[in-house]
Amino acid sequence: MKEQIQAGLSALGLLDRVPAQAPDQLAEYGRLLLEKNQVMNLTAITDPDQVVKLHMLDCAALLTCADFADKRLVDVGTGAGFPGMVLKILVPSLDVVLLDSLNKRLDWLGEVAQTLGLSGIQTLHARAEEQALHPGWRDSFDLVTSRAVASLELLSELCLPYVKVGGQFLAMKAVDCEEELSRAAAGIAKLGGTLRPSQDYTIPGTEVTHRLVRVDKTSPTPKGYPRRWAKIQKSPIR
Ligand SMILES: C[S@@+](CC[C@H](N)C(=O)[O-])C[C@H]1O[C@@H](n2cnc3c(N)ncnc32)[C@H](O)[C@@H]1O
Repeated sequence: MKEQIQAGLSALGLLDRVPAQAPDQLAEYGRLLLEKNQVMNLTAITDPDQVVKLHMLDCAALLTCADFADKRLVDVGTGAGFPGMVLKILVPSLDVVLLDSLNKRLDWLGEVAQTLGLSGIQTLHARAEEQALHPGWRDSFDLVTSRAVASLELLSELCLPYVKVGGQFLAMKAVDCEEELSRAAAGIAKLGGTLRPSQDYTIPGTEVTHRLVRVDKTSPTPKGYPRRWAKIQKSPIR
C-alpha cells in the first residue's frame, strides 16, 4: 500500500508537504483496518487498493482545500477514523478529537493511535448533538469535519455548534449534492454559518470526484441548538 499512497499523495501535490513517515503510517493504518475488519465491522471496502483510494486518498485530498496546521479539530461520526485519523497522520500538529456514538470502533482507533505513536489525538464516545452542549465544546473548535454521517441539513446542526467564530465546518459530500445543499442553506445561516464556494476534487487513480462543502462560522450558534436528535430529524432546521 505504501507505494500507492506515495503516488497518490504526489498526484495531489502533497508528498513534500507531509511528514516523511506519513506514507508508512497510512499503510500500517490500512493494514490494521483490514485485519480488524475480519472480526469487527469497520468498512465495507475490503480491497487494499480501494482502501488506499476511497479512504486514505479521499481524506488526504482535504489538505488541498484547507489549512490544518496547528488547528483544533473534531471529526463528527468518525467511524473507523475517516477523515480524522488520516488528517492527524498527515498533519501531526493538528489537535484531533475523533467523536462517535459507537464505542467499539473508538477503542480500536485508540489502539491504532498508540501503535502509530500519535499524540494529540483523543477518542470520544458521545452523540454529537449532546456533547456540543458541554462547556468547552461549543463555539470552540477551529475545524469540524464529517464524512458519510447524515444529510447536510441534519449534519449542520450536529457540527456547526462546535465551530468557533472564524473557524470552518468541512463536509465531505458527493459531487451531486446541489439539492442537499440548497435544502440546508437556510438552516446553516440560522446556526451562524456562511456557505462558501464548494471545492471538487478527483481521487487520484480513479474517476471519482467528491465535493467538499465549506461553511465559515460567522456568528455564534444561537442558544437552543443543537436540539435532541429526534427533534433534528423530525423538523430539520430551515
Ligand atoms: C457511515 S459511518 C461513516 C464513518 C466515517 N466518517 C467514514 O466516512 O467512513 C457514520 C458514523 O457516524 C456515527 N454517528 C451517526 N450519528 C452520530 C451522532 N449523532 N453522534 C456521533 N456519531 C454519530 C455512527 O456511529 C457511524 O460510526
